[in-house]
Amino acid sequence: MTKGTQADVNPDLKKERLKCNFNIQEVTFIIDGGKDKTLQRKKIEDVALNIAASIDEVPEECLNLKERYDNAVRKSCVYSNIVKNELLEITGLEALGSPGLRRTADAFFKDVSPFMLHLGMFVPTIIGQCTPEQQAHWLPKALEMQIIGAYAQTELGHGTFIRGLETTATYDPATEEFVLHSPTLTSTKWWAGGLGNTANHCIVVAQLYTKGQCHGTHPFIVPIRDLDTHEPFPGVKVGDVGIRMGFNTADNGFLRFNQYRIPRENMMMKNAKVMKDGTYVKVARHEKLTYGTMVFVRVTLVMEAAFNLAKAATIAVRYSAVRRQSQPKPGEPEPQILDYPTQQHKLFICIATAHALQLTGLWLWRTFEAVLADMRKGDTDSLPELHALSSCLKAVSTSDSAALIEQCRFACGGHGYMLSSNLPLLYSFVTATRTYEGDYTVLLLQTARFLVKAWEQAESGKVLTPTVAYLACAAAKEKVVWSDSVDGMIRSFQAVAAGKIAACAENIKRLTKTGTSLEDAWQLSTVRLVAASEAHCRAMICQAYWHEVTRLTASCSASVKIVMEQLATLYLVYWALETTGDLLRYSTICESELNKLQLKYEELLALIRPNAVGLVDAFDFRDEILHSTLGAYDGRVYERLMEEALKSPLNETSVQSSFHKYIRPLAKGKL
Ligand SMILES: CC(C)(COP(=O)(O)OP(=O)(O)OC[C@H]1O[C@@H](n2cnc3c(N)ncnc32)[C@H](O)[C@@H]1OP(=O)(O)O)[C@@H](O)C(=O)NCCC(=O)NCCSC(=O)CCCC(=O)O
Ligand SMILES: Cc1cc2nc3c(=O)[nH]c(=O)nc-3n(C[C@H](O)[C@H](O)[C@H](O)COP(=O)(O)OP(=O)(O)OC[C@H]3O[C@@H](n4cnc5c(N)ncnc54)[C@H](O)[C@@H]3O)c2cc1C
Repeated sequence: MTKGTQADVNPDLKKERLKCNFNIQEVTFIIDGGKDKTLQRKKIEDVALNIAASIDEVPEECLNLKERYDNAVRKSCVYSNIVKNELLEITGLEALGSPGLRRTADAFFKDVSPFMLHLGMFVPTIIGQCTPEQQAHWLPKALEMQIIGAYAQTELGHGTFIRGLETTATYDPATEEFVLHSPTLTSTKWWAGGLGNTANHCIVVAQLYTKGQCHGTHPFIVPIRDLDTHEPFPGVKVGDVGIRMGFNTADNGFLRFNQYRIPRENMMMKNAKVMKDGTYVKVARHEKLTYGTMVFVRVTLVMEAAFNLAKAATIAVRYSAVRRQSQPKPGEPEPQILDYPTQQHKLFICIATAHALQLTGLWLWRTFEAVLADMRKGDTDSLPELHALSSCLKAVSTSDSAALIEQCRFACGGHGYMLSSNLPLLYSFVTATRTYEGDYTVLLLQTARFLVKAWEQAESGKVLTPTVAYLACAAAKEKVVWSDSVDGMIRSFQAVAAGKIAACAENIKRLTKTGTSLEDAWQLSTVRLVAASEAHCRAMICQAYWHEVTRLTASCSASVKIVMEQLATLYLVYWALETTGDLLRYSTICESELNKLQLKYEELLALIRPNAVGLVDAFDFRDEILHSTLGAYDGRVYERLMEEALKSPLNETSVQSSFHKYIRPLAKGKL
């Protein structure tokens, strides 16, 4: 946080900070995952942000496309040197991809680094898909940035349906090489971040053929450019996919192969091998272990969603404390817009959702580590549950945070539309996360497969895994008795999820009994399956969020416990009101209880109001990371808007050359 002197701070923000009745630092510790994590984060921010302060002379958005790319590469090189030489010294290698380290990157890039996928997917895939010998060969080179990698799975024709990928890797035992080939236009690799102009290596997911037989998709490490000249190798055609809604400095690329050869050792062989003579050997105990990097990234995306939403909430809440508008009471001063209950309704759910996703994300991360530890011992039993869990949480967290970031922009009126508010860039970044690493609908349908099976197990009295254990009680199929206690609300959300899952299972059964194939019955039920999956996910977030708040505030000061519980209750009540129709269907809630719930919601908004600025201060974003004229700690909103406007290249001269070239001749009838 760049606090400056108190004298510089906007007087309204100053007053807000005096109103705050809880210890901000305690909340920061909870959000970061502990005091030690906060201290470490601050330490690495101090190192990295000193350098970031002077990294841009001209605002990124004022550069043309090529300049922006070159500038992003320059900054990526500076940043990766800092990570390699200084930050990892402090954190250790295990912090790669951790939220603390991740935050510092935002001080360097308003948009996305072309190196993001190198550390985000290339390195994790080497760790997850290579044998120890292969890791020893590739990992040091990748960590030292001697090679730069991308992750090329998606093709022009297929992204979701991995089994439908068309790129082939055909083994040639005569030379002990794989021949990579792109047989059609639609087989062109498309979208991989960092691939267009930056990467010299890339992980390619291709259909493996050996001894004339196809063994499905497998990952390969493929050198695509000469390390010295950076020219693409013969047989490789690579380039940029064109201008995008966001991610314009991420260097998303395309790639085609023409009978391009790589050594046998470049197949990533942890889960399956091809021997010298071409014999295919399956090593993995689970069919889908080659999808491991995607599961890892989906797990990290939940906290990424929380992080970006927290940024947007910080910007919009601080701005709403500074901004005054309208005159509801004649003769009185214009109120801060944060005093309008409708503004509180827009914004407090953003703070609560950022908490819910962050705490659920930390819990998911611990679950992921536990499953990984089991898998190292050869036990893959909990992988289906992790896949179901990470799929729906990735879908709902990215979708909610994208929608709420846009809501923050609306909450800032016209100024929210300025790029310098940083809300448009945040939105363009987060809305992509709803699609990449598995589209929203597709991932909810993956979870639905797990849920329908779990329902069948519940009906036949079998033991259920922890995240669906609630289905065992619901198998009785009676309406749950409504109560507006926290436990009561969570039980009702679970009853809604169970009721929806049961309805899907019954629909599929009904259709198959009347002669519809199972596949068609599934398709005909997908609208409700998506809804059931979302309801399950929402119930899970509510439960995990409340559980974590209770656990983490057990030893906190009373005021912190109160404010954290108010926010968590707000989250639950908000979703109860949003899903009234479902509650009427699956619980005993009635009109008078709904009215009571609405009142409770409005009371919570009023209770949270004095702490709103304190709560966003607790996210502890330094100005260098927020990049926002509207959200800086000192609230000098109007001064910053003017300062940024004056940096526009259109303000360099008072008359533009186009006036003399076009407008004047037009006026004179000479054009
Ligand atoms: C949709 C599916 C899951 C379908 O896969 P499939 O092989 O056709 O499987 P299916 O027949 O539907 O199901 C068969 C079975 O496989 C299971 N399964 C599927 N995925 C996993 C997994 N990861 N772990 C564990 N199990 C998995 C399913 O649950 C099914 O199990 P079941 O038969 O029901 O017991 C898959 O194709 C997929 O994951 N698609 C999404 C593609 C994706 O996420 N691409 C990411 C590209 S990289 C990227 O976007 C990077 C951006 C990052 C950035 O820029 O920062
Ligand atoms: C910014 C960005 C960065 C990316 N980076 C990478 C990268 O680094 N590497 C990489 O390999 N890929 C990358 N991708 C690709 C990304 O992973 C895919 O775009 C994503 O998985 C969605 O696949 P798709 O584009 O094929 O969408 P499609 O599957 O074609 O989806 C289109 C629509 O069809 C629906 N649909 C598809 N299948 C089904 C189904 N079975 N049932 C119901 N509905 C369905 C979807 O819900 C969606 O509404 C990136 C994408 C973006 C936008």
